[in-house]
Amino acid sequence: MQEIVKEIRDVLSEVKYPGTSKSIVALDMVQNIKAEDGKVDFRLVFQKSNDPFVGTVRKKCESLLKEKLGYTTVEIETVFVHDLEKPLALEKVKHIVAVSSGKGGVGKSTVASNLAVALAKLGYKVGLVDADIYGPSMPKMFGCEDASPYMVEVGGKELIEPVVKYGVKLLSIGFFVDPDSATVWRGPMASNALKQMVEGGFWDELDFMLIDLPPGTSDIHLTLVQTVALSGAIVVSTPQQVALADAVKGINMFESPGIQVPVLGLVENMSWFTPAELPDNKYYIFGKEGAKKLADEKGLRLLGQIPIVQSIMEGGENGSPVALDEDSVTGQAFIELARNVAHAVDETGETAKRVRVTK
Ligand SMILES: Nc1ncnc2c1ncn2[C@@H]1O[C@H](COP(=O)(O)OP(=O)(O)OP(=O)(O)O)[C@@H](O)[C@H]1O
Repeated sequence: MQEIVKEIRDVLSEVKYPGTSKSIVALDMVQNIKAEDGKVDFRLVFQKSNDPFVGTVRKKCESLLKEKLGYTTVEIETVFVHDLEKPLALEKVKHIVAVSSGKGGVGKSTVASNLAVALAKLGYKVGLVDADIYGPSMPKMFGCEDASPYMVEVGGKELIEPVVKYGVKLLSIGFFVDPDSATVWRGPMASNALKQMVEGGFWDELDFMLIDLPPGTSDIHLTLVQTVALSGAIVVSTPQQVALADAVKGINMFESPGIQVPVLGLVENMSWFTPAELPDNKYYIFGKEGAKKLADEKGLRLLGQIPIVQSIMEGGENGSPVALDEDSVTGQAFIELARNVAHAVDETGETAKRVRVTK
């Protein structure tokens, strides 16, 4: 049977997902292959129910299997990731929080890494999952690029031992794949990678698991967001209009009827610039309080305002997040953010409970 399945997979490898050079097999879209008496059936996993290529891909698979392997009946079950996946919840993890941004380069990973360290400083047990498939930066930000997590056996299961640094348990896609090849990942593969890190990591007890999502609001985000049972999401933005417009897309995605992940609040990054030699001067180079105004408009919390400071950038570059120094002004900004996030999660959890009780 295994050989037959391999033969079928080989033939299906010739089917490329339209618009990419990747085969549907490499994209992990082909599952549950069974073949018997001239009949083959398998499952084709698409990322979203309105994928315009469902018909084309199905037809191509059918004709190739008939033509090349002589099957008379080809039955294909078409499924969509969101119908397939039950969001993962971990028994010993109290809260899973996504850190997102509508736009790239606004400092999402900087905020996620410093928030993780600041939460740990406040005494919480913290895990951080770097799911930024376009550019996993956590290994660098935590100064552990050379780490390669190993497997441990826990209760008869093989689990991945996260790297522990600065009191934070960390797993990053960057530990497992060459970042250059990660850019072509699509829905099912990306969600499998996230699933493996979340479900296959030896996290043990955590108060917070933070997930650093890739920037943007593409289909991949929908898939990732639906893979894990999130307590809430944080949206990071700079104060400029262009960034805020994308932040709105992020908020809308989380709040959409199919997703319904509570937005815990906004983080305004790069709120102002303060030169080291003039610590009391604030220069609003990206505009003043843009994210604060957006938060007010949307009825959301502003969880924190993080200034542009050279040390924040340097901390990211040299693997030593500024939040490690609680006494610095920047460290304080992240501690304040961490307090607000913890409070927001508690409050949101309480609201959810109240809603459930009254139903
Ligand atoms: N508050 C800040 N002060 C100074 N530099 C910052 C600040 N926030 C982020 N940076 C710098 O800006 C750059 C982009 O930040 P970061 O990688 O965190 O952004 P991102 O939104 O995660 O990007 P990506 O689109 O790659 O996911 C980095 O060099 C980082 O060090």
